[in-house]
Amino acid sequence: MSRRSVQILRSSLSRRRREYGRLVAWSLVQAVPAFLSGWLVARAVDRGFLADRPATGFLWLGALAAAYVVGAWATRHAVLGLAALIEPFRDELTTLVTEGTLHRSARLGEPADTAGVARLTEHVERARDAYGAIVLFVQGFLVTAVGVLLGLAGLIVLVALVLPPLLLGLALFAAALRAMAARQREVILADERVAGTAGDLTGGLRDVVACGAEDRMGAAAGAHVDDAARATLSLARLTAVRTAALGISGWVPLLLILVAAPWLVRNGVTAGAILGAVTYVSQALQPALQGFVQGLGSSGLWLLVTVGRMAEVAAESRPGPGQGVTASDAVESGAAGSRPGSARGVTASGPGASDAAASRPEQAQGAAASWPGGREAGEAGPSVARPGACRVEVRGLTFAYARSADPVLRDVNLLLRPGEHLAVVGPSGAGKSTLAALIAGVLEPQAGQVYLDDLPVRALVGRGEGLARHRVLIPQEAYVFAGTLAENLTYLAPGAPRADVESAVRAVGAAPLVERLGGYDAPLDPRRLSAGERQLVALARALLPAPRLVLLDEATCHLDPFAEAVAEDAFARGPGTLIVVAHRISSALRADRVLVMDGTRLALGTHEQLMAASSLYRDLVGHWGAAGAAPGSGDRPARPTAGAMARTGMAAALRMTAQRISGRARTSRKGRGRGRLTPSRTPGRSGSRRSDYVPPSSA
Ligand SMILES: Nc1ncnc2c1ncn2[C@@H]1O[C@H](COP(=O)(O)OP(=O)(O)OP(=O)(O)O)[C@@H](O)[C@H]1O
Repeated sequence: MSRRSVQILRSSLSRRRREYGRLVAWSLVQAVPAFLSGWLVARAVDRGFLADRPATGFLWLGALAAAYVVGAWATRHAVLGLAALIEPFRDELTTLVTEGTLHRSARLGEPADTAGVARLTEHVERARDAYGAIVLFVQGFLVTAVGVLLGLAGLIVLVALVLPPLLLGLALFAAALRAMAARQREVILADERVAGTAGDLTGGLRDVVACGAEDRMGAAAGAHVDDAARATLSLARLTAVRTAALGISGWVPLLLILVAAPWLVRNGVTAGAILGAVTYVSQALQPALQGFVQGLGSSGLWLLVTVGRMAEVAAESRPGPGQGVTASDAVESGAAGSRPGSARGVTASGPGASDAAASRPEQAQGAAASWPGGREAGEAGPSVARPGACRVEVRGLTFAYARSADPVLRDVNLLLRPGEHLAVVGPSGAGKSTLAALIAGVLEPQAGQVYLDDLPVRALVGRGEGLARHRVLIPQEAYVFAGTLAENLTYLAPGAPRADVESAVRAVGAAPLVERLGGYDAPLDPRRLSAGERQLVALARALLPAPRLVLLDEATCHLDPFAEAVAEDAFARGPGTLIVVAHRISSALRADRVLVMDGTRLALGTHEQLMAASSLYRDLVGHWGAAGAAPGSGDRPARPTAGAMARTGMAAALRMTAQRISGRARTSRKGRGRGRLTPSRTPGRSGSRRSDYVPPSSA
């Protein structure tokens, strides 16, 4: 960090050698009073006042006053010359942080973060001032120290009294400087965390209260504040070293001169020379030293750390190498080498995709409501790349909930093209929700990365603002808070026009609910909504920001099959890529492709491919009781209409209910959701799942 800052400072100086040379020249003139002060005082005392010639003494003192006038004149020019150094430095820093911030906004596809630029340029102003102060202090100290030592050079014994403690103090200061820089950085980072947490808490106060998480969030924020306090205390402790260094180098020489005075006098050193040495140390060396130690120890450290941090943030904001993704990257799951053929279903021109497009003409006939953005139903089928959708790439993803636990996912690779509709199925506990949370960036993988287009999803999540325009994850338990229905619906798209809200509500089939609740401005009591009604509110809300990626993690499990078909279809017709953790066969049938998860083993393909190649998928379909999906039939069934899908789902649900009553089917271990038909893992079946993947030949 500090190396980078030093580089920036040094390169800024080296680009302006001429200006710097001029500043040094003025500093030399500025040091004239320091250089002459002790000598002139010695003359005034020895040849004037102690020789009973006060007029001569005053003359020497007059010469000292003239030296100070010259010094003041030189100081004026030095300060003016300083502007030529620090203003370009300010411009360079401003460019660095502005480019970094705008790059970041551009990468995230968001409007320029002008507030961020304003915040950073405020730091730049402070950095400019600190830089100026340091150049002056360091410069001033060096010139003064050399001047004083030259002035004392006439009496080598006095140099011997001043130089050792001066060097000792400076060495102590230099030794503490590195540790102080580290502490200063901790303070700055801790302050950043406190500010970030405060911002997050303020923005999400309603959610915190709604979830009853006040204590937890308070504790989290408190921990950051404690960290900041600890870092500040630790820095303050090191500041004591700085004070000690100042004492040793500035005051010990003075004490030594006073203590040695009788011995000096006995050895022929005049009283004027001793007074001159005291003047050198107290009037020239000490103030210069104080400026140097304090300037470098506070402004200097702040500057080093802040400039380093600015450079870091600017570097983070630029696209890193390897973040670009090529369309030719293969879709694979599980063991990458063993499933080359699965890549064939990835691109729009791949067989899987074109099959899907050809065999599902009815999809456009789904629900009749129009998309909030104005697009009519059926304008874009799922196999057509959509401009508002993002490509999703999962690269080498490995995740375990604890360091010691077995990974839920291991080295998972997956590529979805923009606008694709993927259903994720698998037994309970297979990791479907975990995968959804990882793709949404809610969980951080131990290895690998998820990219939405070329952006790591975690970078988007870290950003916070505008996240809903990139991706929305709707979990099974819908979040509805006390407020009006309109507030709930526009939660992810504040200020959305009423027409869009109505359109979203119609699209997911929530219009009757709105009517029953008394309209958009009626107050909403979450406790008086059924689980399915809460899901409808959450679904309509998720449509409004028109996200580039929608993840429905059993977000329709409390809806009946017909309502589920309508809601899911609304998302399938939306602008974004769609990932649905499915809990009914109808969901899987609506998707372009299906991902079958079985622990760390995955299989990916179209419904037909999986029916042919995956015994686990066949098991699941058997459990789901999909009357319309004949296992093993070579022809892909025509994509059902919403009505047909609903009937299929309803038939499946009825069938499963009958099975459940007869005790043959199991609901999930979590037992969640009406009609939730995900089977539990059963030892009897798992043996056959080892070979469950789509072989190249079947893709
Ligand atoms: N917060 C957690 N801490 C520890 N383990 C967890 C956590 N959440 C899930 N797991 C475990 O991770 C594995 C995958 O869980 P996950 O919820 O992703 O499965 P799933 O396929 O979505 O299951 P279901 O269909 O029942 O929702 C399971 O073994 C589960 O017990």
